[in-house]
Parts: sequence; structure tokens; C-alpha cells
Amino acid sequence: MSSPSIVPYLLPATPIVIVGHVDHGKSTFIGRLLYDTGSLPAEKIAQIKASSEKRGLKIEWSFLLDSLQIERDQGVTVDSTRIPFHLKNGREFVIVDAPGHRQFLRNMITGAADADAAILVVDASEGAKEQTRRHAMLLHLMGIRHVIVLLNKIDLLAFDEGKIRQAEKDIHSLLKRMEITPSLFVPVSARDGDNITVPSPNMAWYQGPTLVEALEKVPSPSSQAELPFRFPVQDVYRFDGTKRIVAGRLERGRIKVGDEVIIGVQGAKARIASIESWHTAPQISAVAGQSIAVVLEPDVIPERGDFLFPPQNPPLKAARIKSRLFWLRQEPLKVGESFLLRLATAEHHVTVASIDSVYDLETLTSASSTEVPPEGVAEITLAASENILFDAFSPGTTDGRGVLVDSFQRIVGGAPLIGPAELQKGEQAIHPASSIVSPHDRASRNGYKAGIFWLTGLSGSGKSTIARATEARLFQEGINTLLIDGDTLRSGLCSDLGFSEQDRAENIRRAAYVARLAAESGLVVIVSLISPLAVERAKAKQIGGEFFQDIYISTPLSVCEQRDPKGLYAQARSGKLKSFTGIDSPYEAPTSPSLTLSTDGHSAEENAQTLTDYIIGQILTKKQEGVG
Ligand SMILES: Nc1ncnc2c1ncn2[C@@H]1O[C@H](COP(=O)(O)OS(=O)(=O)O)[C@@H](OP(=O)(O)O)[C@H]1O
Ligand SMILES: Nc1ncnc2c1ncn2[C@@H]1O[C@H](COP(=O)(O)OP(=O)(O)O)[C@@H](O)[C@H]1O
Repeated sequence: MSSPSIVPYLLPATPIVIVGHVDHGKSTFIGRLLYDTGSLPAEKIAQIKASSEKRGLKIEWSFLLDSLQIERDQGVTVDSTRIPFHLKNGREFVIVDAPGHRQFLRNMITGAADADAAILVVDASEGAKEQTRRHAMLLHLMGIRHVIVLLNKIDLLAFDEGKIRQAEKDIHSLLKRMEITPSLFVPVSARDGDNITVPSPNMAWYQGPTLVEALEKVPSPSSQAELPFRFPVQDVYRFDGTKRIVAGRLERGRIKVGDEVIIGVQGAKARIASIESWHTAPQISAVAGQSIAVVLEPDVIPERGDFLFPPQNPPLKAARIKSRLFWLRQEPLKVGESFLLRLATAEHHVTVASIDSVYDLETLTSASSTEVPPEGVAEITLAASENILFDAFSPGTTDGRGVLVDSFQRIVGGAPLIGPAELQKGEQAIHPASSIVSPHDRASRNGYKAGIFWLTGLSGSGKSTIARATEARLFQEGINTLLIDGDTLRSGLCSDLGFSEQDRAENIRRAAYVARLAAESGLVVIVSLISPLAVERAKAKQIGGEFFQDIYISTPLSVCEQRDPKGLYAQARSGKLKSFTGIDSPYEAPTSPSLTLSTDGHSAEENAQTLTDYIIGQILTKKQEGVG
């Protein structure tokens, strides 16, 4: 009988990111490298030679990437952004090509690149350009530790030592500002092959490594097998009607039968009773990278998203987490927005508690800001309603590789987790728990999208009359609504407030938050508040976010005063009522509202019908656009 053996750990290929400013020779370099390392099939080489000749060119290596792209478009190759090659010594690499800024971010975020090494291609005759800086900064922010600078096109500098050394010095000082210390500089001519696999015959003065020798020095991916084990639970099955099987991929380390494990945040203890396999005999051990199924003893019940780890090496545990953010959404990110944080097999509800700093990829500086711009990079603090188990992000591993997902299941950003966030002095420990039911779920079931329709206008302009009549019509259409009226609000939630500028601002703020909560629970909210100042309405709009629309009830002051339904204008004119809007307190009409309703010359019924039609158009149009 053969004794059970320890499963060997096979080192994966080393992923290496290749970036560079447009026209600095990245594609030519990749083609040349694959050719010189013997990684191209003969027919591919013939194809490139033929298309080069056809255009009267010597040999144009950049055609290789074009042809891979075409094959990818046709579904022939799997992915032109991941190209395998190997060195003569057998060492394997995977090139992660990052054609543009957005693709670069996507590749890094979605885990296509679990790289810890990069080649930065710079045209030695041009020096660093805009994308050189941006890419270098992104490499730094991703934490990539091993950067080789490829000084390309040295033939254009006539292989001159002085000029090449100067180019190297310039790049060095640029990278130093980003705290990047390049591992090596290699001067090459990618087109002609100088210093790619063989030393250049044109520069006797150069004693440094060729590019291939530089690649040999790139550290192998850290051995995940030697780290404490991490086993995120993917699924739990019942087997034989009795045994419960916990399945998943062992992300790091080794486990063996008999090992003690801790399960999830609650910390229940168990032992590995067996390691099952579907097609082979049960194993006694498993190693990082394997998909396995284990039986626990006692039969505790973990859930998908739980995490198994050794008692002596637990992961970090925090409900507030500092994270770097690579933001992909086309709209800016603001504090208070909620997302799902996807982390291995787990999903946690998180809210952006603060935006701590935003990087400027042009000036290579960071500054505090209230929002993260589209495709920006920032440091943020995420707050969850429960503790999250995680390991701090480390490039080249799956540790801490968080991804933010919005309520429509779209990936909106990569969020490598840095560590627990300390509460700042004076900061409140708030961990908002957003609903599990998404706006999308509600819209699908209701058949319409929620919204906030904010009516602003002078006292007596007709806000309440129109709002009430509109609500009645929407109700008839089967639409659930909430009416928030100034007078009503002021008799309860806001009974502590008067009509000073400060009190009105507070009144509007409260109304906006109540409206937001109601809209988030799927209601169509009609707010009727004088809300006289543009600045306060802008704040309400920010609180209401995508739900918010402002509707101007336009009635001349003289008409309102003539109507004077509550006799308030008369009292204001006689001086009995102070700070009355339009008399001795300002009203700023909105300059570009979503809709204006003119009441002078239109009946209240007509206005209510116009508003009803508008609202229905908005909430149903949005549905047809793919919300519902
Ligand atoms: N000084 C003064 N100025 C304006 N309005 C006054 C004032 N005193 C009492 N009222 C009554 O309060 C209603 C307006 O409250 P709002 O909450 O809509 O006002 S605000 O948005 O906070 O400015 C307003 O209701 P509407 O007439 O429906 O607008 C009045 O009934
Ligand atoms: N087209 C109209 N739209 C709304 N109200 C109108 C219109 N024409 C006349 N009115 C009258 O104007 C008054 C408006 O009062 P109200 O709705 O309480 O205004 P607000 O809430 O803006 O203070 C009511 O008496 C209403 O009957």
C-alpha cells in the first residue's frame, strides 16, 4: 500500500504587467520578446513577416499584438491581454498587457493581473511622457514592488553612453518622487533586438543585464503554500444525507486532516475530519490553489462567504476598514454611498464613511476632497454593519482584494483593503446598515422607479394644492407615494424650528433625508417646501442623489399676495409676522428646474395633471431604460 503523500505546490507562472506611453514601443517590445525567447509558433512568425513585407517594412513586431487582438475579436484566442511566454531556463511568465488607462485599472481590479512585477517602457529619446507618469503612479498605488525600466529606442540616441545615462537619471528622479525604486534599467532597441536576449553589439560600454537576464532576477510569485491557510467557503453541501461538505478554493497555505480551524467572525472551532475529492480517493492534505471539499468535526455549519483559518494565525477583523480605491464609475463617488464589498466568496454591505485623500495622477500629489472623480484613485474608509475578516492587500496574492459592486450588480471599483481604520478624534462610530433589497429589486416588483419631486415656490404659490391633487392621481394609478408638506413637517419632526435662515436650512435638510429614506424604500415622494435659497436646494439635491428632481411652482408674488389663502401676507404687511418669504425674507427662483409649473393662467387641476403626467413619464421611462 502506498503511503499518502504531501501534495506538491507548483509555482504558478509569474505575471508581469507591461505599460508605457503610446508610441514608446510597448507592442514592438512584446512582439520582439516573444520572438527572441522562441515563444512564437513558426506560422505566426511567417504571418508577421509577410504582412511587414507587404507594406515594404523590414519586420514590424507590433503586428503581433494587432493580430492577437484580431484573433481575440474573432474569438480565436482566449485573451490578448494575457500572453504566456517562457525563458530558455524554463521559467514561465504571463504578460499582462494594459492597452489604456481604463483597461489597466480593470485588469488590476478584476484580478486579471495578480502581478507584483512590471516593465515600464520609455522612449529614451523622448523621456517620460504623460502616460509614463500616470502608469508609474498606478504601479506605485497598486503596490507593485518590482519595476524594470526598459529604455527603448536607444538607436535614436546612437547608443551614446552620456545621453542614455542622462535619460536613465531623468526617469530615476521622476520615479523617486513616486517612491518607486526601479529594480533595473535596461537600455534596448526593441525593434532591432539590442539587449533583449543578447547583448547589443553597438554599445561596448554597457555591462548591465539584457532584458531576459533582468527577467530572470524577477522574484518568483511568493509561495502561497507557506503562508497560514485561508479557506473561503464557496458552498456547503449535504452528502449521504448526513455529512455536511464544505467546498471552496484553498487560497493560501496547506491543510491536513486533523488540523484545527476557526470558522468566521463568530470563531467556532472545529477539526478537519476529512478532505474529500470527487474523482480521486480522499486526500490527507491539500495545498494553496486547490479546489477542495472538507468535512468538519463537530459538524458545525459555515455559510458561503465564511472563512476558515488556523487558530494561531487569524486574519484581521474590523468593521471600519481603510482601503485604496480605484474608481471606475462614470459618476463621482460621494461619502455616504453604499455598496457591496465583494471579498473572495463573501459579500458585505459597506458605506463610504470618509474620503480621506484623492490622488492627482497628473501632478502626482494627493489632497483631501469631498468626492472621487470618475476613474480616480483615492484612500477611503469603508464602514460595515458587522466585523469583516480580511488580510491586508499584498500584490501578487489574493489577499484583501476587495471589489465594490453597486445595487445593479455592476463592478464600480477595486478596493484593495489596507487595514483597520482607527476612529478619528471626534468622529462618530457610525456603521450604516443599508437594505439588502436593492432599488432595482423594488423597481422590478413595483413596476416603477422611486423618485423625489421637490416643489419649491412662494407661500400661496400653489405647492400644497398641486402636491395633494397629484398624489391623489398617482394613487389612482397604483403608485405608492409620500407627501412631505412644510406645514405638516413643522407641526411634528420640525416643531423646534422657526423661519430664520438657519432654521429653514435645517428644516430642508431633515425633509431631504426623510425623502431619501422613503425613496430608498421604493416610494414616489412629493415634497412641498418653500425652500427659498438655491444653496439649500442644492444641498437637498445632493442628499436626494439620483432620486431628486426640482419642480418650480411659478406664481408672481402679487398673485400669491392676492390669493393669501391663510391671511399670512396681510399679517406680514402689517408687521405682525416677521421674516415672511417674499416680503422681508428672500426667495431665489430656480434658474434651471427639471419642470416649471406656471399657476397664473392655469387651473390647479391642470397643473396637477401636468405634474402627474411628468412624474409617471419619469418613473416609467427610467424603468424602460433598464431599471425594472
Ligand atoms: N415667516 C414665514 N415665512 C414663510 N412661511 C411661513 C412663515 N411663517 C409661517 N409660515 C408658514 O410656514 C410655511 C412654510 O414652511 P416651509 O417649511 O415650507 O418653509 S421653508 O422651506 O423652511 O422656508 C408656509 O406654508 P406655505 O404657505 O404652504 O408655503 C406658511 O404657512
Ligand atoms: N393653478 C393653481 N395651482 C395651485 N393653486 C392655485 C392655482 N390657482 C389658484 N390657486 C389657489 O392658490 C392657493 C395656493 O395655496 P397653497 O396650495 O396652500 O400654496 P402653498 O402651498 O404654495 O403655500 C390655493 O387657495 C389655491 O386654490
